[in-house]
Amino acid sequence: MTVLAVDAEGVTKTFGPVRAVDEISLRVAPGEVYGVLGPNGAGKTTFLRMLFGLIRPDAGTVRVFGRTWAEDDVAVLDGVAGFIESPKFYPYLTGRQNLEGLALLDGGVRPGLVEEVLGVVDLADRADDRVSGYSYGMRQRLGVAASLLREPRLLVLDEPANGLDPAGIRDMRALVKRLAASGLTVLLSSHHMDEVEEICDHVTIMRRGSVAFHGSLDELRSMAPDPGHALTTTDDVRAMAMARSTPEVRAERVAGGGLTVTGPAHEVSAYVGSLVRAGIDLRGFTATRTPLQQLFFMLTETDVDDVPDPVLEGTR
Ligand SMILES: Nc1ncnc2c1ncn2[C@@H]1O[C@H](COP(=O)(O)OP(=O)(O)OP(=O)(O)O)[C@@H](O)[C@H]1O
Repeated sequence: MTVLAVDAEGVTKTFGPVRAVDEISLRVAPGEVYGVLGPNGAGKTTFLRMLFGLIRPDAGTVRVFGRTWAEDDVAVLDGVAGFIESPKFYPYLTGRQNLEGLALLDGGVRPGLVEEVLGVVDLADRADDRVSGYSYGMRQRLGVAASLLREPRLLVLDEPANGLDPAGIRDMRALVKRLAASGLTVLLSSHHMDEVEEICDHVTIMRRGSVAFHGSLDELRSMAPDPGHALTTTDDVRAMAMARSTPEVRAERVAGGGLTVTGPAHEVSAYVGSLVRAGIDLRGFTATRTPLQQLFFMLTETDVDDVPDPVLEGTR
């Protein structure tokens, strides 16, 4: 039987009155890219801290490759690397010197590995520059390089793209995809649905410490609502009236002007076409949230009683 990379069962952690993590169970199979997604304060970092043994659960068990902190102590970390929040480096040393220092502290690494990991994270040509001159994105990638020095089987990344500019986000996502393609198991937290959608196979969506959704990205997509659009026209009143007589399309007036239009993509385009044919010109027509983003907000912001049953069914 294959040993799961992570097997968490009923994990709970309370800080005073706050239930940061409330009976979370999740399983990460070897080779998977697993996302833990949730808004700020959902409990993602607290959960990842427990994997690294930085804090202990009040209840439940976390197994990492079959090991637990209670039974195996620091041996849990064999084959595991990563960082919680942002990695820290000596700014006055170069990227390479920082990695060499870390390798030394770890009792040495195989020859050529420092060079290899610098190449993997695309920092080979900046390796001899001081870290003080690195962009935030380069520091994050150096953090991944430092983790790779341990030649892990499981890489744990806490919001690796947080605070990065669009180019940094692109580079970090490309890096995670490359690592995943090499067979590494990756567990990452994020509060961006698009990040998880782009790189993860499975996701747990957290909401105030609890699981709001568990499953594959395909399952999640199948539950997503219709896409929404912001529409402004030369005659919003008539556009609204025409939407009322189009059953598949739902429209709402927006304070300050315009409508929000929701419905299956082909029905929305047919509706927009009919507006134009009726002599109503479009001033603006843009997609608002993608269906998955919309679902994310429904799962994490709405009171559970307000979430339509088809959305919640998959989570029960
Ligand atoms: N050491 C602590 N002491 C007290 N409360 C804490 C502690 N760590 C986390 N919390 C609380 O637990 C809850 C979950 O926090 P956590 O940092 O795990 O969320 P998160 O999903 O990682 O959020 P973010 O995206 O902002 O990092 C929050 O209400 C937070 O204030």
